[in-house]
Amino acid sequence: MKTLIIENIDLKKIGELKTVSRYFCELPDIIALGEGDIPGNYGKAWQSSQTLPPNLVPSIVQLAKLENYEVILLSVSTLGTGLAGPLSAALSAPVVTEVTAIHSDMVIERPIYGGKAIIKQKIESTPVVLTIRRKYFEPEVLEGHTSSIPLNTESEKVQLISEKNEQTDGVPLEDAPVVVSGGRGIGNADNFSLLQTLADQLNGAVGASRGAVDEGWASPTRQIGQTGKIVAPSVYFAVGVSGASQHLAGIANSKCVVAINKDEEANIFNRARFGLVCDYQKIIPQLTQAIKENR
Ligand SMILES: Cc1cc2nc3c(=O)[nH]c(=O)nc-3n(C[C@H](O)[C@H](O)[C@H](O)COP(=O)(O)OP(=O)(O)OC[C@H]3O[C@@H](n4cnc5c(N)ncnc54)[C@H](O)[C@@H]3O)c2cc1C
Repeated sequence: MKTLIIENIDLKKIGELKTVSRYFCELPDIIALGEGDIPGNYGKAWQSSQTLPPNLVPSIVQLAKLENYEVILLSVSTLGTGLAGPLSAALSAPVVTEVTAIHSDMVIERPIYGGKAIIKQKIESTPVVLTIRRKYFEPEVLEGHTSSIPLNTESEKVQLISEKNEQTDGVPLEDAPVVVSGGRGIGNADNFSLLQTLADQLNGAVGASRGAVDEGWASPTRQIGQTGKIVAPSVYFAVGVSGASQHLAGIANSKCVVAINKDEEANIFNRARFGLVCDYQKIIPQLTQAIKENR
């Protein structure tokens, strides 16, 4: 099937979409956004420094019609989500969002009800627009580069006035191998420093539940869950987090969940591989010290 990847120039993001494209075709085409070489091999490649969805839509639609793409692949990201709806409308194509698995015969899986259930859907018509959840597909190792044709993006419906990058110390949350998350049970903003010390020992990042964010103890950029970030670390520590379904929706693909909660009935223990029923203030310093001594 004729497949088009649309993504920023980013090895991992493009690598994941390239893996997904293998379910549909041997060699996809790509529209790569941003500056720099396009990593990997493609049938045809277009490039644009424009990254704002409203300015990209008209030219992508024109190209998609001209090239008769059957599958358009995007990541679940600001860019992908911003493009998926307008492309679907303009191309009269169904859109399937948050895809987490693909089977033969165009059957895909995606979470529903905030991650409480997984639905299998069969795609019966093309073109189709798919947004793919990050970290569910092993990124293909991209070798070499493909030369590109400039994508003609004349219309400037939206202008970027300024950009403020999120300030993160250390590893970005989404890429961290270990995430230590705090919930309302942490009690106050200062106590998050205990979690930061543990995360630092493990080369990890600190996340938060919405409970903690609503209290003003953690930045909204740290929120994990249905309305926050989706993470999939090797180890996820949920500290003073009750385990509401909206929080669990953000950690569904985490490999090992360690829950620390003083309430043995807390729902987080249903998701955890390891659970500690105790006051986190007693265990976190000890755990941090033990890791320090055993490094
Ligand atoms: C539309 C919608 C979207 C939402 N999106 C999100 C989302 O993206 N992410 C998210 O997280 N939530 C989200 N929520 C909110 C969610 O429903 C919960 O309210 C929230 O996750 C609760 O946060 P919490 O677990 O930190 O707090 P609580 O539910 O108050 O739990 C605190 C936990 O800390 C434990 N505790 C207390 N003291 C200690 C201690 N000293 N040591 C150890 N444990 C202790 C308690 O036993 C309790 O289990 C959403 C809700 C809605 C309606």
